[in-house]
Amino acid sequence: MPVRTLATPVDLDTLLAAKGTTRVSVVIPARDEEATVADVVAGVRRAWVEEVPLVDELVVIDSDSTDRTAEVARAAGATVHAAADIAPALGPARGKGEALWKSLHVTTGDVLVFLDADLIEWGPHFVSGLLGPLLTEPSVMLVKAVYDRPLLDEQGHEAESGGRVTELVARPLLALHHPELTGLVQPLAGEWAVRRAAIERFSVPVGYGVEIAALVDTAAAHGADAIAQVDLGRRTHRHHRHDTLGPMAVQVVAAVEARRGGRGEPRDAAVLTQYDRTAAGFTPRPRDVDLRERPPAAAVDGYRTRVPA
Ligand SMILES: O=c1ccn([C@@H]2O[C@H](COP(=O)(O)OP(=O)(O)O[C@H]3O[C@H](CO)[C@@H](O)[C@H](O)[C@H]3O)[C@@H](O)[C@H]2O)c(=O)[nH]1
Ligand SMILES: O=C(O)[C@H](O)COP(=O)(O)O
Repeated sequence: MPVRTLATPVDLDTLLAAKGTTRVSVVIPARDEEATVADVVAGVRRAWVEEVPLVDELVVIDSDSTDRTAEVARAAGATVHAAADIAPALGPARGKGEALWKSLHVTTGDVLVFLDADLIEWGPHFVSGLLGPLLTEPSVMLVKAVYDRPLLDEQGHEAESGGRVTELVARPLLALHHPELTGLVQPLAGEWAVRRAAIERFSVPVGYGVEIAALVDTAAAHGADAIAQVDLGRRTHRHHRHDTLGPMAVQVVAAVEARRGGRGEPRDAAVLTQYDRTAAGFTPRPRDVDLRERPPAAAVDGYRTRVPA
């Protein structure tokens, strides 16, 4: 397997020495995460801004939240940008990938660490762990988290292993089309780190295809051995209902399809139809799924003046 796995974290002194003048940005995309985002921000800030100078920039991208996400994230110590306010001339889009892509335009890190905002069990070692291979091995471009990820029931009890889209969609797709990436234990993990020099050259799906796209694009541009993974222990998060995972699955499949070349035009949208039983029988509930992709950030007018090469 070309994907390298680190079970032992790089020790802190080595990490800080290796960091040198490399700028590190932590980016947390958040849509309606007022319940958990402050804990993630405050944990990163305390450990890696106040106690140890590992993180230069701590940013939350507020992804069209309708709750108090922005307010509580700011109070916890993050710089908060609304995704919709970043480069508005590029036109509107909503989604997790959009939040990550927009972050490239308002951050200055040479290395970006992405963390989900809905984390329940996690720790600041997620950040140092992900940075280890990037700061110490110049050939590594992207680092993914690996962890146990139980599926919690409504009482918070451990039901079984989580990662439903991972098991039913991402892993089968990799088995069929990207055997070089099947060494990844958590291909959809929202906790990952990447060099700006790599991600700024990739197209980025606006939705949940962002993670699998970054893996496929990194392997295509730099080889699968430019991807490493680190064992971070255990992580729990807020679970979606299984029917809301359908649109996510469509976006993951579409991101892989779009990268297969010569298989037809990339599509901008799809309609996913699910069904509710009502008095009238089964009633279709069609959902529009956004499959658009943003162009490589480095090719966007004004990017270089905001973020010098
Ligand atoms: O439009 C959106 C949707 C989500 N998010 C944030 O993105 C993170 C992950 O979203 P979530 O809906 O919790 O995704 P998961 O069900 O946890 O999906 C997993 O699988 C996805 C598909 O690969 C990844 O994008 C996720 O990071 C990964 O955790 C959270 O902080 C969200 O607030 C946004 O910023 N904007
Ligand atoms: O990564 C995944 O497969 C999705 O986030 C769903 O995860 P869950 O089944 O643990 O909620």
